[in-house]
Amino acid sequence: MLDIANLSKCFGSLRALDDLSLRLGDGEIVGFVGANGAGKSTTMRIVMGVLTADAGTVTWDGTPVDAASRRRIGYMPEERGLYPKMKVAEQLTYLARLHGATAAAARQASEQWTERLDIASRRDDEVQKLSLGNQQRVQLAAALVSDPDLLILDEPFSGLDPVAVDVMSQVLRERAAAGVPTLFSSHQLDVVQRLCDRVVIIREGRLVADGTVAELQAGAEPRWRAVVDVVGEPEAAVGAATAMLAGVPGLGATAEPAPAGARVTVVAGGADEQRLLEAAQRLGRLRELGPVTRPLTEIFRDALADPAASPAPATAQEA
Ligand SMILES: Nc1ncnc2c1ncn2[C@@H]1O[C@H](COP(=O)(O)OP(=O)(O)OP(=O)(O)O)[C@@H](O)[C@H]1O
Repeated sequence: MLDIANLSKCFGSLRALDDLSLRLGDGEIVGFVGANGAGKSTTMRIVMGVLTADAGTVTWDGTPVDAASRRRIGYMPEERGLYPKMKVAEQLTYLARLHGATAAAARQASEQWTERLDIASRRDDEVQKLSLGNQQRVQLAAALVSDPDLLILDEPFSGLDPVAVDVMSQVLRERAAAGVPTLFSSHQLDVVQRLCDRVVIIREGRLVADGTVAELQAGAEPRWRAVVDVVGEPEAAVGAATAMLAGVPGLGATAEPAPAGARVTVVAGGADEQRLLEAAQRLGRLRELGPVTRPLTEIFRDALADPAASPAPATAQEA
């Protein structure tokens, strides 16, 4: 387990990290989410020893992370780190050797990952001659060639086409199944939602939420949706629904023409759906009533954007 505990880091008067803690269990894929400047890269750089924390610790299986243990980590830095004039295969072989692989194993890993990430035909090209997306694939291969026990990836999906996103997601799932955990930052919330076992959200260097996708969804404000067939014009039906439910949080109503009049969809927030049910029955013929599951992208956006609207940290881990 990687245990990042109580990290704080200031750059001059700017507090980039403020008592930030998070853990990464064996085989877990954890998405690290936060607005630009929230502190994701700073956290990863501290784990990798590129920066020193003002306070806090980083341990792996109970031992402070040091230069030797970092050789077992596959790291993709935000600033990237390829040699532009070196050929793809040469570079990957060299990086695997730096992590302690034998010459034969390094060559084999270079071949394996260029194949897997669909850049085999570019093995003899200089990195600088590749498109940005293909350079990104080489960068991913660079994090994987040493067969690491832990992956720390700063925005690994940025710039990848959808096929490469799928391949990389599959690679991370396979590594996870073999017990290798991944911490990755991303602004691609749909990918985070699809891929992660757990999501850590930070804002201004502080933890906002830490939980599984299901926990984050369960912690969000409940919302309800009713669909009602009404006799009359759509606009009038929307007006009637809005008047009946005045004061209910998160109220929204839309209507479209239907054979017998209008079909109205009403969405309302709050813990109790009874008021929506009663209003729907008074309006017309109730066709559907049920909870609305908010997409994670919406939950993330609320947590990232509005400090007052964010829930208290929902922590899935023991204290
Ligand atoms: N070397 C540095 N010197 C001064 N300020 C820095 C330095 N590195 C980071 N910062 C500041 O620390 C804060 C956190 O930056 P960081 O790069 O960790 O954010 P991030 O969450 O990775 O953002 P992004 O999503 O844009 O990559 C920012 O305000 C940034 O300007």
